[in-house]
Amino acid sequence: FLSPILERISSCPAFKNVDPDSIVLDQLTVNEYPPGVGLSPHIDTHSAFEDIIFSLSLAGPCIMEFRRYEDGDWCPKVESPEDGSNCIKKAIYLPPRSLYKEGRYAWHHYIPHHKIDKVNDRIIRRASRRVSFTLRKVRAGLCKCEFPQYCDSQR
Ligand SMILES: O=C(O)CCC(=O)C(=O)O
Ligand SMILES: [Fe+2]
Repeated sequence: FLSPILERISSCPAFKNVDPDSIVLDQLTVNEYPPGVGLSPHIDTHSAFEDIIFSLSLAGPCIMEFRRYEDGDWCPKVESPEDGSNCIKKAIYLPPRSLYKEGRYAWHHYIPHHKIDKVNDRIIRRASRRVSFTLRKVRAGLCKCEFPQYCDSQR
């Protein structure tokens, strides 16, 4: 099941000039989200995995939200992005059968616990469960990224 997905990733035009050894993905996490169930905010642990992460969404759609804080810490109470709040907020719609690549070293990400998402004027119903396959590369040494405020290897 995974071989064609891994082949598709490595033949992606974005990797044309990239050393193939640097994109060997050797770890898989499978998550199942029943309708309305989300994912709590987190930054993936830097010391455990390399920055490169791919996630394949299957079954139902969802919206994943991202927040970037300058000082690194999650702050549950956030004003709207328009009023000069303390973080940058982004949201990405993940339709079924979509694959996203994300460098997550500086971004908290989460899936709100909703059954209905509103995107601009569209209503998106999470009618079915979502299953995600997240592919990563296990890190061999300490993380030396440029984001010490988010990095468990450097804090
Ligand atoms: O379900 C997803 O696409 C993301 C899962 C995730 O963020 C994680 O396993 O760290
Ligand atoms: Fe994550």
